[in-house]
Amino acid sequence: MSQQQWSAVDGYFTDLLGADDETLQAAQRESDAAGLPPIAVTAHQGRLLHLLARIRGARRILEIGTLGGYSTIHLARSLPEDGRLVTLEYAPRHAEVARANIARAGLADRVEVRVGPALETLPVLEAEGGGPFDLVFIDADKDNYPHYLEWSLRLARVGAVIVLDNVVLGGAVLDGAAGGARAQGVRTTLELLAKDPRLDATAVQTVGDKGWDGFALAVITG
Ligand SMILES: C[S@@+](CC[C@H](N)C(=O)[O-])C[C@H]1O[C@@H](n2cnc3c(N)ncnc32)[C@H](O)[C@@H]1O
Ligand SMILES: [Mg+2]
Repeated sequence: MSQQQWSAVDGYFTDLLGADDETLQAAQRESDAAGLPPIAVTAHQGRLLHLLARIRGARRILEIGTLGGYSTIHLARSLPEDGRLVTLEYAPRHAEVARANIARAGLADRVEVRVGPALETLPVLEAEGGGPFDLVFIDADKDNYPHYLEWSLRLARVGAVIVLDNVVLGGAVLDGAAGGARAQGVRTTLELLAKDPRLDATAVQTVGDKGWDGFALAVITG
């Protein structure tokens, strides 16, 4: 299969199943116009996150890595009116674009964008009693994924779902140390998922508009 075919099938699914809409497309357009990198989840991956949150009945969601808020909108749309999503973003400019997109999507009342390195904002969130979360979506700097997994275990409840994006990295996950810090961060995280008795996990490869990648999915069992 070629990239062209993967994208064509994604397009077919989008047309048929309506994975995104004008609001989500506008969020993507505004992010592009602001010069943000094109590294958001695809429409179908966003829809998958939305469905996972709905299946879980999530009332509190934590996202690490906001960018322009595209995945945030997919996730926040799953929340009940009194639900809450906290999303952590390092870059002030990204957070500014995300806040505008989230407000345009009518979700500002239930979404909070926190600016700063996540390893600094996560302890603050804990100190404030920000959890427990029902779903955590990890999609920021890959070298810190092992820390983000540990923080997820601290802040999420038993039964919570953890989704980690980009665990294939175009195959670089197989390269070990040669794959660089990002691949190494993902490998360490996958090893933690495998050996932690509190977690039941799997990883799934994906192809589509964003090429060859994949996500890991875990549930906290105890
Ligand atoms: C892949 S993008 C997130 C995409 C978004 N989840 C989506 O699918 O629409 C990763 C984001 O994480 C942010 N980031 C990188 N390092 C970070 C850190 N240490 N703390 C918080 N955010 C970070 C980047 O600035 C970037 O906006
Ligand atoms: Mg990603």
